[in-house]
Amino acid sequence: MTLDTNHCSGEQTLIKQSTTSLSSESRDFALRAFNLSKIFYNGSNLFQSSKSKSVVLNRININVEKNKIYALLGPSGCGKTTLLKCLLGLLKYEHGKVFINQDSLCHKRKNKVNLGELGYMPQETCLYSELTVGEIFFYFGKLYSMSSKEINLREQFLIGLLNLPDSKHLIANMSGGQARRTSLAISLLNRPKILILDEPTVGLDPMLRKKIWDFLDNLAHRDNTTILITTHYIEETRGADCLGFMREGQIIEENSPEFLIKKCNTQILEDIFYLICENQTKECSGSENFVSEELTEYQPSNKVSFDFDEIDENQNTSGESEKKFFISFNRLVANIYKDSLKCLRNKKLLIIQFLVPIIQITFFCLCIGRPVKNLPVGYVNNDNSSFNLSGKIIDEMDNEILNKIFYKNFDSGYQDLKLGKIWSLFVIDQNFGNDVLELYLKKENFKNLNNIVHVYMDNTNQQISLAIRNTLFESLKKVADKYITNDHRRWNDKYNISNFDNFYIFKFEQPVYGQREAVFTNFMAPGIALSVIFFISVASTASNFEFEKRVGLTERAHISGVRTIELLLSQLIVYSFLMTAQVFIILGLLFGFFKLPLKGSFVLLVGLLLSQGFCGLSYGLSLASIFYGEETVIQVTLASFYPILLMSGIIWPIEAQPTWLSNYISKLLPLTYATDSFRAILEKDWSIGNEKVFKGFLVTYAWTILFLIVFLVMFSHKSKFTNR
Ligand SMILES: Nc1ncnc2c1ncn2[C@@H]1O[C@H](COP(=O)(O)OP(=O)(O)OP(=O)(O)O)[C@@H](O)[C@H]1O
Repeated sequence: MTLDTNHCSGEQTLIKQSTTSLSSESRDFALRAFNLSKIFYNGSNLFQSSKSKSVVLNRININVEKNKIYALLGPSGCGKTTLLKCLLGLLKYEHGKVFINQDSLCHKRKNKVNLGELGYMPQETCLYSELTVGEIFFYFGKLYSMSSKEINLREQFLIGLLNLPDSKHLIANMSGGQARRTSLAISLLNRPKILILDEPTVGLDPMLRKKIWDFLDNLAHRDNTTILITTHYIEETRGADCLGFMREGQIIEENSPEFLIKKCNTQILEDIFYLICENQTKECSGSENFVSEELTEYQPSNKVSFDFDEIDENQNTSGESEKKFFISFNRLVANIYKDSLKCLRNKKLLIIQFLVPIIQITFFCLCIGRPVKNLPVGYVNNDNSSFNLSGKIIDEMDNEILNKIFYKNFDSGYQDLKLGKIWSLFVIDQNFGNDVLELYLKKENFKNLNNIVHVYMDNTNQQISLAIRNTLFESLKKVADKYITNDHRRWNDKYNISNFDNFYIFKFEQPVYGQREAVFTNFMAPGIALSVIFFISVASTASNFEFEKRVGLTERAHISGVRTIELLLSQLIVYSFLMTAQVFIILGLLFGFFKLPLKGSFVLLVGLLLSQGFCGLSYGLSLASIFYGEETVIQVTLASFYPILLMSGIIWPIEAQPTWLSNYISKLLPLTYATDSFRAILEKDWSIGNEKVFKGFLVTYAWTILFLIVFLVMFSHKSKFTNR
């Protein structure tokens, strides 16, 4: 494009007049920023010692007049959205001040004044896809404390104005344009005094764009609303009262379209923008200005100086009436309504929430702790004694546990053992039976046996090795019980055996707690039940919360007045229903279906599982507040799953761990004492008064509180509801 510098130079008088007409004295500002700087730190490289900085706002000034439309224009990435977020208090800025209706934003935040006077339409549509049009109006309307009737009337009006689908239409089934219009409608719902719209007309047809601009015009000039709007369609901003051209983090021009048209002597706004950019580039590079001297002298209105005396820092223009209670019942109910609908509408997720405990507990009970069966083992019996002890021992080996395979010789059996076809090979020496009997009769030590049973093991599976060893000893015991003791009299006569009871050195009496045969399932079940409820809760809250944060839903709720504590309570309340159902599923399967013995209080177990569920919820929330992106949050959840499971003594006693680990780390984990507590209730019938049981609850609550504090601190201060 060729630029005609005379176009601008010829308008000297007009420039001066317009500049004067926009001077700060005569104007009343709704929104102002002074010297605002925003830096993003991009730590993309893990091994980079210092993070790279990018200055997105560079001591920028912006002045949005009351009841006017201010269009903020600029190339993609110049910092428009960043500026809007700083003005809304969604992003921290390094330097400068923001004033809303003469009142400092810091002051508003500090005094917890409701920022609900602001309406904000984010660049992303930011809608809950599980809700219908009517429901999303109801949700945001309730956040603004509107009555149901008011919401209804406004909804009908906005549906007509913006050509929205009917109120029963699901957001998830909307086209991109419909969703964008619905998002715009939400920002208009409570008739805010200051409306900030980030590209509201993107993707809309020209007719609808015109309709929206006409509506905005009415809103500003008839209904006294201040509008700050960004758009990529420069030509549509003709209807604005003021245009702010932004480039490289600064507003390079801020004036009315009429003034700029006259100043640059062109009707095409895009040309004007191009001209001003060119001008700025030349100014920056020190080259001669293409615009006339007069234009160079012109002081853009964004350089209007701030008169801080005008601004009373302690002044609260919003009035005392806007001070709210710490938690608003209306907003809490609105959030519970929204979270419940989200939960109920997402049928697949709901089914998964119930299926996960069913699957995990069922497979745990089916796969863990049961006796192993049908293990292939081989034997070579070379024993040719008259006292057929070897045959009796082999016969007594439990056929359910061992599948005994006879081998004619050692070599063939050993080869199968090497090939992994059998787990063990027993090779019985010649004259084994007679040897045993002889020693026994002489009351000599079995250490002196010459002929024995050689056991060759594949010892790579501890549980299988233990099962084989146990079966061998059991078979020997059975032989003693069944044959020797039964034939006691006969053999006693024949061999003069006086006492066989010295086979039995130890007698295990009825155990004080637990069953005669310790069952591994009973040992592991408490930890498994607790970890299932803990980790389902972590995963569901962490990913849901992080998703809402990432896509800007939390930001939007915040601008509508929602507080962190309300979001937190709503999540805890909605998920507690889900969790209660999960707890009953888990306990029903363990005790009802798989018949685990329950000695203690069912109510205490329900209480302990629910407490662990809440601990998991708060852990999930704290992860969502610390990390960015659902993938990262899920990865961290998974990464913490095994260490917690392994260190908490769920699978293997913590007594087996090195002392430094068990005493200083494992015992402090949220699941360790809780697992012990569960075991004590389950098998020992200990009450809450018992220290072990009490500690389980205590440590669970301590962790819950700690996680919630982390969440509240991180979410409220560090991330400030923003995506990063
Ligand atoms: N959270 C962030 N972390 C790091 N850099 C960011 C972040 N958000 C924005 N930026 C960078 O800041 C710059 C300005 O972004 P911004 O979204 O404000 O631009 P914009 O003018 O609104 O662009 P567009 O018109 O395309 O929406 C961009 O270079 C962007 O990459």
